[in-house]
Amino acid sequence: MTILVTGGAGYIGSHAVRQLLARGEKVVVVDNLFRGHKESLPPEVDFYEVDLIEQPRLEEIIKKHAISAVIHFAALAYVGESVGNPYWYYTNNTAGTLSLLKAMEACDLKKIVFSSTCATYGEPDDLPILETTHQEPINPYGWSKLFVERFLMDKLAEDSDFSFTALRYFNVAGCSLSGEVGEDHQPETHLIPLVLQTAMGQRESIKVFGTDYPTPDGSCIRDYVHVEDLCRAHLLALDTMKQGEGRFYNLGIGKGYSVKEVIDSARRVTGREIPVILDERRPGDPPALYCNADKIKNELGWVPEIKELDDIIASAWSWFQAHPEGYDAK
Ligand SMILES: NC(=O)c1ccc[n+]([C@@H]2O[C@H](COP(=O)([O-])OP(=O)(O)OC[C@H]3O[C@@H](n4cnc5c(N)ncnc54)[C@H](O)[C@@H]3O)[C@@H](O)[C@H]2O)c1
Ligand SMILES: O=c1ccn([C@@H]2O[C@H](COP(=O)(O)OP(=O)(O)O[C@H]3O[C@H](CO)[C@@H](O)[C@H](O)[C@H]3O)[C@@H](O)[C@H]2O)c(=O)[nH]1
Repeated sequence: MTILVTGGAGYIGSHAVRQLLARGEKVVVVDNLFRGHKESLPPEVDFYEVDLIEQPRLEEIIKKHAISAVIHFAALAYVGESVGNPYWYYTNNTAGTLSLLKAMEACDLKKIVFSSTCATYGEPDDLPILETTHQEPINPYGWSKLFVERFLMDKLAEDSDFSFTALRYFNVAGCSLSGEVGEDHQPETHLIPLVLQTAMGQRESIKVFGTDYPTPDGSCIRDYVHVEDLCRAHLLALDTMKQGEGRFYNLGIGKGYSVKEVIDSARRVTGREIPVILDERRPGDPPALYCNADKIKNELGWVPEIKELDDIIASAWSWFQAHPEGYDAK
């Protein structure tokens, strides 16, 4: 099969590309490199620096490589940034995805795995979150993804040959165990990389955004899933996709850790001091998000191999130590 990976030069996409290649798939990557790294891609990948909105270019690429399925990672993905620039998020994530789907339609390409997010659930009434939990995002990022979920269902209603799997990721973390690819976001806003940069002395301290949430220690709770486990779910999704079927799955470990617990774990793993500043809440952050991932376990046989937060952080720590300046240092 030849798989088109959008956003394949990004953090999660670059890990997925390695897994696809490792099992013998041909891979074509489309990425505008706004937040991706060409250096993360191995030479056997056909790479195109193209934006999702460039529908005619996408059609050319799909036809040229006889693409059989799309894994669609390309998006802007910062909750805080989306609150300050909603137009940008709806244009890039929602309109960008519609452009991709239109290009697929023009080429009779009908299979897509879509990166959705637990941010579509907003502030759920009950935890853990099930796939049936009410979805009402509290930030534009979450809405920009929920609109795509809605469109995918409408598209399926219109075309019974279409098929999609929307994976609602919880917080993706860690780096490849081989050390080949890792996490290098510019700017970095994610908790674990920032905590590790603090451990390395690149930052003076880590801010805890909000200490008065209704959680046991007052800081936000998230469900951290290792990036390689998460990527494996995409391969399972591809292998099991059925014509005329749309599926939604939560992808998380099913256990929540607070911001303070993440920092404590990083202290254990790194053996370094990690100075903390207690700060205000960050706009758009729900207090607690963690899931029940039984549906994907039961239906697709997904089994996360790395379940302990310390192990997830240790994999990131190895990569950060080997690449203190990220990909730019190469
Ligand atoms: N990291 C997480 O914890 C997390 C959690 C839930 C969902 N997600 C979703 O997973 C996907 C990947 O996230 P990531 O953390 O790897 O982010 P990332 O920023 O590292 O990767 C996204 C990639 O998409 C590219 N891109 C963005 N907009 C594009 C466009 N219009 N055209 C072409 N390329 C474009 C970027 O250059 C980047 O390489 C995103 O869809 C994100 O919403 C991530
Ligand atoms: O310096 C920091 C950075 C983050 N946080 C907190 O740490 C938690 C995790 O934040 P972050 O790592 O930025 O992840 P999220 O905002 O939860 O968003 C990520 O996880 C979402 C799913 O929860 C995805 O949809 C997004 O794409 C992805 O960026 C949140 O409570 C933040 O407020 C801090 O306290 N200090």
